[in-house]
Amino acid sequence: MNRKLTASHDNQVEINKSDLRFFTETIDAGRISPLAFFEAGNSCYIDERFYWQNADKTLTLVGLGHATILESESGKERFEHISKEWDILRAALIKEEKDMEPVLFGGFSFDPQSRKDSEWDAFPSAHFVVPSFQLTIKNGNTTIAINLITKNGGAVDEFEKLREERDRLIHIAQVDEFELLAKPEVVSIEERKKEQYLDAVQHVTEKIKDGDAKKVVIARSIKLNFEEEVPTVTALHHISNEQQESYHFGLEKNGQLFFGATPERLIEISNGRAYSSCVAGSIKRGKSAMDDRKLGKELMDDRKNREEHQYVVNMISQVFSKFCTDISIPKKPKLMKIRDIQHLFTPLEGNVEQKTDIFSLVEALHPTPALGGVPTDVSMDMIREQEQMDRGYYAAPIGWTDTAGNGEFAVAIRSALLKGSHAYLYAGGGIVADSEPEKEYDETWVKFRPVMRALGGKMNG
Ligand SMILES: C=C(O[C@H]1C=CC=C(C(=O)O)[C@@H]1O)C(=O)O
Ligand SMILES: [Mg+2]
Repeated sequence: MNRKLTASHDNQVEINKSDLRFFTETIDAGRISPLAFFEAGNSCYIDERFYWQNADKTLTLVGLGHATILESESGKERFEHISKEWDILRAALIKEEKDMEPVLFGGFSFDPQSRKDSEWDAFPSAHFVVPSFQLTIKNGNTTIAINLITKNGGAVDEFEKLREERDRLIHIAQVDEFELLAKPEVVSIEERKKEQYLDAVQHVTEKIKDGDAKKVVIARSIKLNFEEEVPTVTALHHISNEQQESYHFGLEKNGQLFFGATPERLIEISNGRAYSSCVAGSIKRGKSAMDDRKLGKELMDDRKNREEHQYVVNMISQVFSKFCTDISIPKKPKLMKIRDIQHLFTPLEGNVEQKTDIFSLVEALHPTPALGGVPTDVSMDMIREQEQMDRGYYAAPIGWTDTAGNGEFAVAIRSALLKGSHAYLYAGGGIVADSEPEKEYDETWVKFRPVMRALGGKMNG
């Protein structure tokens, strides 16, 4: 017992000049449901939990408690701040061969400059955590790690307490049967600033016709009010079922949960290869298989949607040509069919140098024209001026990186902020010269669907 901690103590002088230490210890956890583990955190870790599952279901992460928090309130420099702090922590890591890589999980706000008095006041422009307890399900194997970051001695005692706590959490997760949670009761739905949204789309379309920009994504928000407070695990449970072909994420902070089911990958780095995906251009699903194919073909042939999509491909290709070699970019988009919607989809990949930091790619890619526009700076100014809301973490990068430099960030769309007995849902669409406000408005309703359904809201059609 405590072999690793004792060993590190002996090596103290060699390992690090500072007294910062980052210990990790992993055990196999057998079969354990990730949401049951999340729920076990109800005892002591409310507000200190996160949940992540990638779209192809090869990785699930649950974090309980905070070994440390990294935050930034700055604008442009926030990516670098987080990256530098993470580098310092990584350098202090002490782990044995069999231990998994500890993760840093969190997100950025869409636009630090557009801070307004809003529902997002608890979320800084970057918020990341290293969990005290990290459940990882990778390719079917479940492990639980303890992470401990310390600046002074006493780690051995502290670690022993964490081991007891870990065993207690595993016990709760295994023994307390995870019951199927009913969907919440919605008492009312408020459309926030619908008229301003329609005017904004009209205005931006005219600006684009005048040549001021080529594309601008305009979003809006609706608010759901519930009979009772909605437990965070209820929201996560239902969103995972409502739109399976997606990234599922949840991040708790100050009594709130930011969560969603997004189909859009921003960047993944895995063993020196980088992957991104352009997802932009949309049409609804058909009522029959034939109808669905017809709609899919219509989307593939539609000039307006192809234009929306191509701007994203161009931008991500440019970023990849700067950071990567051996790049692959398909010439034509494919269809991505998810439960409520079909999108145009182009996957990109390339090799990155081993030392390439995922945060520099996140910074270079955010916002892609799937959420911002073209040119980026003009479209960001138009969004600030026209949207009259704070996007908060909606449409922004959310994800993880590990101590080995691998990681993945998704674009947090199809998402909502849950605050007790209220939820704020967000959706937008790419505006180009041929856009029509009513059609864009309808498209946002389709995009609200997965979160609406997960939260018990009734949808037409
Ligand atoms: C802005 C959103 O979607 C983006 C991603 C895919 C398709 C989009 C579109 O067709 O407009 C948007 O660019 C959203 O879901 O809120
Ligand atoms: Mg669109």
